[in-house]
Amino acid sequence: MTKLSVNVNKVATLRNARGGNTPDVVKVATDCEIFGADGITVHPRPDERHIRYSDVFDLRSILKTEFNIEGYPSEAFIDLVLKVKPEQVTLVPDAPDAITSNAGWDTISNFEFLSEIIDRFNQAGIRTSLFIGTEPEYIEKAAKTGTDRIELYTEPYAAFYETDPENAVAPFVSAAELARKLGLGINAGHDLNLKNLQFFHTRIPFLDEVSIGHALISDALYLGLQDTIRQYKECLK
Ligand SMILES: CC(=O)[C@@H](O)[C@H](O)COP(=O)(O)O
Ligand SMILES: NCC(=O)COP(=O)(O)O
Repeated sequence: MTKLSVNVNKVATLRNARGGNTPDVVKVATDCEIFGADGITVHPRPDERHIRYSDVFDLRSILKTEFNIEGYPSEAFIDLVLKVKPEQVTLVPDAPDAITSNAGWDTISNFEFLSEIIDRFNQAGIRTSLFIGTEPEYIEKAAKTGTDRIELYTEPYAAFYETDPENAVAPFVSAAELARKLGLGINAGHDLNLKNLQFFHTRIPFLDEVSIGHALISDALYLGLQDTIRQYKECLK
């Protein structure tokens, strides 16, 4: 079964617009779980423009499903994750001023850096995942870092899906098959939505998890959160 982890960054963006606690990120995350989400993802950024470090602690204490914390492994981020002990940490090579994640790791140049950090998380019993593109050499090197999983960066798939779905998905199928052969678990995320998710899942049915935020929270404005989560889960059957 492919799990759906709902990324609640955008809920925090809306809350922060007014400085109060509406919408309440913790309540929305709890409701996502009640409505069928298999996990909750957050991506605290250094400027805390959406998820704050304090949200991460608040969420930890109430979540009943899998908690996935994504981010660039600065010392502050590593410290946060080791304190919170989520089920999974996803390392993302974001520059501090990145508007959103826009690339996967170069696991060859960053091999020692990543291996050392992954070892720290592994020793703490936290599952690790590396955000990565479809380049086979980066996936092969990722497997040697000791990471449990990779998360395929799906923005290029989403960008080309509407014009040429088969060619858009082809490098992801090859990358996923290679990762599976190397014994890695496979997650996917970024710009997945109700139009492109089912096709992606049909071609890579052995995905462990997708994390979806921007499109899912936007869909909820029209469909409501409960029906939105139901529809995303349908795409993963
Ligand atoms: C790693 C990834 O693709 C997502 O976490 C994405 O970066 C969401 O972050 P924002 O909500 O800040 O765009
Ligand atoms: N890891 C991807 C994620 O959490 C959400 O990305 P997006 O759906 O907001 O593009």
